[in-house]
Amino acid sequence: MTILSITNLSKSYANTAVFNDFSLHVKAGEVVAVLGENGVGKTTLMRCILGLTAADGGAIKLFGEQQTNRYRSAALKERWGVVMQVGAVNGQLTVHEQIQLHQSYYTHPVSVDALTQQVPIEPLLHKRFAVLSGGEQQRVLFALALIGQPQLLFLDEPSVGMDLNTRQHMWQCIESLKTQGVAIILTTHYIEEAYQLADSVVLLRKQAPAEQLPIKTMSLEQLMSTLTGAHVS
Ligand SMILES: Nc1ncnc2c1ncn2[C@@H]1O[C@H](COP(=O)(O)OP(=O)(O)OP(=O)(O)O)[C@@H](O)[C@H]1O
Repeated sequence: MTILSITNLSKSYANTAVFNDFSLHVKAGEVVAVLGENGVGKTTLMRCILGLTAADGGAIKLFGEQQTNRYRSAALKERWGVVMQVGAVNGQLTVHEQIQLHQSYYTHPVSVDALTQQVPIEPLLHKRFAVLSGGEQQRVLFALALIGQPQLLFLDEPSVGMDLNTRQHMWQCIESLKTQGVAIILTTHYIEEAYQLADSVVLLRKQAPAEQLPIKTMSLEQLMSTLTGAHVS
């Protein structure tokens, strides 16, 4: 089942094109990594899909429904999870309060117990979000994105600041979501992360069309040298 279809999408800011004629199709259980150097348009792409930024042209279909404008229905939002930017969270709430708040957004949220089994945030529950370390905050943001049992998950640089163990735990969690049929779109600057998790890699480039790389037939070294040639950080 195709969860997301993007066809010939274009977006410019003040006459500067971010992407043009961009197409992407993501099926249930598929992980797609979107790579590219700083400022190439990875977050803008996510925002266009989520309806937070208006695209200039092209078509976006989510769960088979054509999106005709920026409005995304409540029913649709129930079906996706997003790792938000740190600034989008009220730092004065404890992690437990954040979870309760997010549970209230969904018809069928997971329990706190189920969530802490999925992501190791139990020791953080009674701390205020603002006092957590950067890596701990990322871990909580990842957990919050899973509360609604999403079928489509957007992860915008989810492992920034995470130590190796925490990152590897998140990778295992992503692998497990994938086997449950969750479609995942991931942006990252960690090439090993993309290589480990993704079924395909989309390389966004400045002033050149995006390229879909067949990573399952590439070695990590081949992927690195392709990306380095394209000046990816
Ligand atoms: N609201 C906006 N108004 C004008 N220009 C914008 C706006 N948002 C983003 N841009 C520009 O669009 C381009 C793409 O930005 P975007 O944040 O999507 O890049 P990115 O690939 O996610 O970067 P990074 O890897 O640094 O997170 C950048 O040149 C940025 O300055």
